Amino acid sequence: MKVLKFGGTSVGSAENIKTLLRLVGEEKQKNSPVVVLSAMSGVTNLLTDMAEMAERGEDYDAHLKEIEAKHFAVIRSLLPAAAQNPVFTRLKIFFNELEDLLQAVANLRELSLQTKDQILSYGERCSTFMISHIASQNFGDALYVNGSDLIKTDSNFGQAKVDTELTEMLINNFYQENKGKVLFVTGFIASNAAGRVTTLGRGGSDYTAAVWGAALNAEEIEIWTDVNGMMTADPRIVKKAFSLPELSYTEAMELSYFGAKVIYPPTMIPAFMKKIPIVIKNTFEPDFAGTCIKSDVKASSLPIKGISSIDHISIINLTGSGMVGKAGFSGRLFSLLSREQINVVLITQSSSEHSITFAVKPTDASQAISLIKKEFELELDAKKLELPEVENNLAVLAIVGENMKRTPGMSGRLFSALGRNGINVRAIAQGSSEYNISVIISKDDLSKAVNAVHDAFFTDLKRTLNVFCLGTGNIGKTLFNQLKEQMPFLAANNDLQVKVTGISNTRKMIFNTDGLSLENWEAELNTNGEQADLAGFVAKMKALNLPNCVFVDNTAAESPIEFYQGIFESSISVVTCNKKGNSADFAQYKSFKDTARKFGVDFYYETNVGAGLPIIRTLRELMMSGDKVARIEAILSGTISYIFNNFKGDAGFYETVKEAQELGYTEPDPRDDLNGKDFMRKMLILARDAGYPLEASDVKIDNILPEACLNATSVEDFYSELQANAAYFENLKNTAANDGKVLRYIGKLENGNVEISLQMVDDSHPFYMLSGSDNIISFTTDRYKTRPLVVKGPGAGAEVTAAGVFADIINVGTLNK
Ligand SMILES: NC(=O)C1=CN([C@@H]2O[C@H](COP(=O)(O)OP(=O)(O)OC[C@H]3O[C@@H](n4cnc5c(N)ncnc54)[C@H](O)[C@@H]3O)[C@@H](O)[C@H]2O)C=CC1
Ligand SMILES: N[C@@H](CC=O)C(=O)O
Ligand code: NA
Repeated sequence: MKVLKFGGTSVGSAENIKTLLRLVGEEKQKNSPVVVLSAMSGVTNLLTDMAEMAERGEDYDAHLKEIEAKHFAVIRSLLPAAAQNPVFTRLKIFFNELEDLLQAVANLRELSLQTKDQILSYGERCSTFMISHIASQNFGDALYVNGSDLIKTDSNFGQAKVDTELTEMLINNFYQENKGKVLFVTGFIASNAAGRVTTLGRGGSDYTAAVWGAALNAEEIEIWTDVNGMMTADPRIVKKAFSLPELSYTEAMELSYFGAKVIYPPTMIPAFMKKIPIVIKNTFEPDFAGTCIKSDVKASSLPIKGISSIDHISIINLTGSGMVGKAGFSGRLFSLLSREQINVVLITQSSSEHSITFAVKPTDASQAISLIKKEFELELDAKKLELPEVENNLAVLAIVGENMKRTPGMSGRLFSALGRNGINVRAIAQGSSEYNISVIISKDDLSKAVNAVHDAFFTDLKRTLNVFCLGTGNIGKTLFNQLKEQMPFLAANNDLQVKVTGISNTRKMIFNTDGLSLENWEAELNTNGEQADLAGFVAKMKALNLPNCVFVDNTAAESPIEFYQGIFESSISVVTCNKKGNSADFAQYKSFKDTARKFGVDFYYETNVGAGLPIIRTLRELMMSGDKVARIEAILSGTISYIFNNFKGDAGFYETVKEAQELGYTEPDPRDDLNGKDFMRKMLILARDAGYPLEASDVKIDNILPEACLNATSVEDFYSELQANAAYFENLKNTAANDGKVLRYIGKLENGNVEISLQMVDDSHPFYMLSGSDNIISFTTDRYKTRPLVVKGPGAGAEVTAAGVFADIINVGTLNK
């Protein structure tokens, strides 16, 4: 025999009640169940409000009408006209009694807990009577049971304690007398020895179900609710949360302790004591298996079962020498709080015993403080105890699961996920059962924390990266195309979900925490975007406080650079193809690196040198493994490489530069390529990464342009000057060609000196054979002494650059995680 309990939403409308009756009918085919019902959704709140309104002398009539209407609508819709009368009559009697009670409260202006329980009882009585009657029309043998007669409690109105022995006897007798009938039992309500109605407190209907289940040794207790069982986290916070098929009683207790509203832990104790399985099912998806809570759970591969949280908590810190070695101190403290019904959510104590921190509901904090001041007056006067301090606006996050027991690395994983996301932990507690590790953090960080921790533990799910992109030009656009193409591959092979959460260019910016569409981001940005504002973009990115964020700078502007520092300090990684950050002051370059390291985030800029070619990471790996760079020789301007590889025969210099620009090799301002500045930036970045604290002014640059071109004040002027100086470039070309040589613009780093020079090289030179926008770099190091390590390939162009940015983003998402 099963006990089926249906909550407020499951009895909340005619439609849902039909489903309920179908489910009960199906169960009846096997064995007549006991069905425990809650009040219709919203009714208990209305009754509470009405009681309080009556106490204040306010008019509660509208509420009463609302409750009536809710029930009557169901009766009209689910019963044939001829069968409606007895239900209307009975409900009207209930409502008259209720009105009399409310009138009495209004007259006396006094609402005792006892009267309140009596008032609240009408919620369950109305819903249960009505539904049992509809059921008897459907399948007969349905009996309305006022459960308050059978569950006997003490007189602690509002939260009465059950007299188990007497209750079990009464339930058993009643059940025997009514065998074969489907019993529809009011949840939540009980009565004391004198027969006065009491209520069972929060989650009371679940408790009723557990009490009945335990009394009758039911084979199972099914809790029918409006969600798919217990989930790995609150699905309103974590979109990826999923339902757990099985949980042990302890896990369910721990999970629901902090938050999971699905069931309220104490209600399970009677079932727990008798090892009766509790199955949580969804009335709106009855075929879904739900969650089974039982004692013999199968071994699970999940490292933890879930993450629970409470988003409002305060902590109280007590410090002082008076606590050290005083055996009775915490006993006195916590029995004081318990006596005054202050629920202590979590406790930590330093091993020096010099301080105790405990968490309470914010509404209990000030009472707790005054109680402590009173209780420990002597210690406070004698300065053996400091005045207690309260911290508000905090939240608790707890990871729960029996698999944590004796598994090293669990807390490491938790804290590194929190640390990487810049979440400060205020207090920590681990139960010695090792089923639960709880941390107290700022309330503002809770959503980010739960998501980051969920990602860190449920690694079979896709890890989400929230990407904020600045720049929608040549590189930015191409990156979006590549991301769009590769999304399915990433999801399948890297378990990575890349969400472009924000986009800005100089005109517009737009955000979407579900991820912007990469199909039509441009139209979206132009039509729905707001006016761009760089500071606003960065501020919004920080304020969203999402986990695993990456800021991507695909601009050539200086303005974004000043935000990098603050972005790192907000624990957000930076990926940039913009060379201006790393090639400004050395102090700033150093500070970026130090800050990123300090905050445990990544700073990737592979495309600063040689576009997507693996140059920066090659150098980084050489340096990290202790190698020393003796010399670097390189061609690192894709534009100039292209020009020198194509400026031959009849090709004109001006036309070749134009081509390079059209092919997307040049900087937004091509003068930066031709005047050597772009190359200088790359050499400077390499030198710095190789350990030389150089400034831009330390790099010697051979100029390849005539004075007039260098002095051009606009790109247009610049191109005119290139045309006007055609003869100069022809001469350069011919001089080289006449000697059987080619022009090469080559950078060199040696002994901490950097220079970039124009050279004419013959076919004996390793840099002779290049084509297209090729870059080439050769590293001579302690380990690559006789033959250098060489990287060569296309070093400019939108595809290869965007690919490099893409790879950096993926590395943030996957490396060392
Ligand atoms: N073209 C190539 O082969 C390579 C380019 N790069 C770098 O890529 C970067 C981007 O180059 P392109 O895409 O060609 O430039 P682009 O001029 O086509 O696009 C720049 C984008 O940045 C946006 N932008 C500029 N300032 C902004 C601000 N303050 N706030 C928001 N958005 C802003 C612009 O609106 C535009 O959408 C440059 O830093 C360049 O050095 C790096 C390696 C290779
Ligand atoms: N404009 C640059 C592009 C890569 O950084 C170049 O020509 O090399
Ligand atoms: Na590179």
